[in-house]
Amino acid sequence: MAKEQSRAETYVLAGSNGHGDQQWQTGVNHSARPPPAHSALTWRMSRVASDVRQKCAAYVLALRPWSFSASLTPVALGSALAYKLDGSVDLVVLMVCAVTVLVVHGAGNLVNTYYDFSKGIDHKKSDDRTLVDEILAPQDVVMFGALLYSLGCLCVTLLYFLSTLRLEHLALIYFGGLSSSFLYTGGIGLKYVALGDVVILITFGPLAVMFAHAVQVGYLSVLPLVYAVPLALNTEAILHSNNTRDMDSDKQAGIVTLAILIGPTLSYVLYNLLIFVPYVLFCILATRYTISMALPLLTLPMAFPLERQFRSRCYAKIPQKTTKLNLLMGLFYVFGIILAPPGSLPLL
Ligand SMILES: CC(C)=CCC/C(C)=C/CC/C(C)=C/CC/C(C)=C/COP(=O)(O)OP(=O)(O)O
Ligand SMILES: Cc1cc(O)c2ccccc2c1O
Repeated sequence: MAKEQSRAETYVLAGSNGHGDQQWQTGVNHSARPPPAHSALTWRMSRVASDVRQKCAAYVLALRPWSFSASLTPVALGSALAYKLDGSVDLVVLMVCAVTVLVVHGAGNLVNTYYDFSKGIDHKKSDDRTLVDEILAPQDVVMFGALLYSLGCLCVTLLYFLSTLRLEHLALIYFGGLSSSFLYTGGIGLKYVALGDVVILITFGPLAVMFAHAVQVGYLSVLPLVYAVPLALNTEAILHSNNTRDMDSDKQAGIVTLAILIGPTLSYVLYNLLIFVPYVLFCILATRYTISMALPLLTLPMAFPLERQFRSRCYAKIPQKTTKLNLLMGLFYVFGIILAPPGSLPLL
């Protein structure tokens, strides 16, 4: 009964949003009993509308959209490399490719939510509390994940018709990405046996960049693999900082991550390598080939405070801040490639 009452209260408050119904804006629970006559229908409709809104918001949150830049920058990079080679990009192919990668990434995040919850890894203080706080039911997450994987398959079928890439090559990269996104926490659960970092390094780097490049140019090449390196290292820094922050709770849950294996001191060394090696590569590219490759160096002022925070073991906000750095560094890298004079960069 108390539960019914608080549910009714939620509906009353949510129903007042945007409906301009003054009677419902007081925040007072007029009980689950609807008001008389004409407003009964309005009340019912606003209840349904607010239910739908809340559910949609819960689904969007479960995807953890803050992390999507990590899969969009490799798509931009692969397409920029194709642009440098061919002098043009197919915008429709670019859009469908971006949706495919986003959808597979989102599905991977949902699989991660489901398995981390079933294995008791996520808790009240976790980043991802979709299931812990009962915002969605496990079955909702499973269904949504299946829906996204199906949507991904639909998108890749569309790409088959839009691109000249051979079916076996398209399937190889796509199903490589799809299996990685599932196996990260599903099946063998690569994340739980300290292999999560390798999965992230490969999928968010060479694999996604190669996918975006191949669907544009119509063939596989080593070029995107080489150019993916700085971005992949920086993206792995997001996961590594996440795993360093969660080291104690992960240990308690009985899983093994690279951060747990190497401990806090070496984790700090590794984080620095992941953050600063890309800048060394940009310096080499800028001095030996073309100055536009110095553009990502503009993000260095964001990197130094992260190093300091990691050193003082204030991990709480580092993953989100590293994600911001990753987005900006990735965008500057892409602009640097687009602005490079023809023939000035290796292999391009
Ligand atoms: C090439 C194609 C077609 C697709 C590639 C698409 C991508 C990038 C897929 C990667 C999917 C993947 C591995 C998702 C997992 C994402 C991830 C790192 C989740 C976070 O895991 P936790 O380490 O548990 O972090 P939390 O503690 O925040 O839950
Ligand atoms: C949710 C989540 C969390 C992360 O720490 C990620 C790190 C790298 C790439 C993707 C990530 C992600 O999707």
